[in-house]
Amino acid sequence: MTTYAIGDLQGCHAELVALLEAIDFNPAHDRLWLAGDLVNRGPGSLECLREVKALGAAACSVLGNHDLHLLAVARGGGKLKKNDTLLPILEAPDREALLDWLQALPLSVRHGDTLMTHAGLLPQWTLDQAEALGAEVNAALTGERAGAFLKQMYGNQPRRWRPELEGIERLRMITNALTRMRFIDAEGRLDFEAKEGLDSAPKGFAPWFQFARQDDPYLIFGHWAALQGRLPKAKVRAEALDTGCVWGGSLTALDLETGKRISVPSQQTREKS
Ligand SMILES: Nc1ncnc2c1ncn2[C@@H]1O[C@H](COP(=O)(O)OP(=O)(O)OP(=O)(O)OP(=O)(O)OC[C@H]2O[C@@H](n3cnc4c(N)ncnc43)[C@H](O)[C@@H]2O)[C@@H](O)[C@H]1O
Repeated sequence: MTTYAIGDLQGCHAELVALLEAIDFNPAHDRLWLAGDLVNRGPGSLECLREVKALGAAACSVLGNHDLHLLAVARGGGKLKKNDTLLPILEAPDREALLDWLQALPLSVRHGDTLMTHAGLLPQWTLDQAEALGAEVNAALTGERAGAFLKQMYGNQPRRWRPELEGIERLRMITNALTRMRFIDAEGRLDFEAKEGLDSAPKGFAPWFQFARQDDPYLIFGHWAALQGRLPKAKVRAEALDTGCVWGGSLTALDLETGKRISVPSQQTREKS
């Protein structure tokens, strides 16, 4: 059995099919970890959702910010944005089953000291904390008041984690840290403006993986295409798996046992913004 972790699909279905072929993926024996953002910007978001859902127990995925955006549009009164490619999902006959499945996905997947989240791990959080906090958001998404949570989920406040946070502020902070984080300051304050390469860091901020931790986990994440799979000056053991397929880069699978990476080229012609 081989376990592969794959970065952001963002609707790149043809590339997913090609990658599964390239790694000779067999759902009877092998396992897939998907780092979230299954949907949006690319042309095959509906097909990606159907494909991953159909893999059943052979695949586990975490929620990314674009997946949450889809849920907010479908079930929280959110509005589609200009570059969204989510309409085929919203109009699909199997939309409710796909959305139910998506909404129940966790914000982290863990095996021993290996943790996968969409955006990474705040230096202030242990693995146990990140799992427990992610489970709070999962409970909000699967509970009776999920629609109310999705309506209030958007926003950039609060920017810094405090254990005493409560209610929607707490849930929004956890959601943002696990699905939107890139640059942070020494106190763990999140920046939401910069999303290009490392030279776009705001003054006083650095990538979350350049801050030292007390423990030594192995972190798998996606979200940050401009890293191109690299982690300069990292002070943590981590794997950046969003290799920008939707931006014309590649889709990458990491063999979690050997550390070997296998990539297929993007079939998208999208311009970088
Ligand atoms: N709680 C919450 N509060 C608020 N909003 C929430 C929310 N939860 C969900 N959302 C939602 O999140 C959604 C996404 O927010 P956005 O801000 O639109 O998306 P993002 O994930 O931050 O950026 P993007 O998808 O462009 O990232 P990527 O790294 O691929 O690309 C980034 C840039 O990198 C560039 N890039 C890609 N490859 C590159 C390369 N090789 N080299 C250099 N640059 C590259 C691209 O040109 C691009 O400009 C929104 O729709 C929002 O509604």
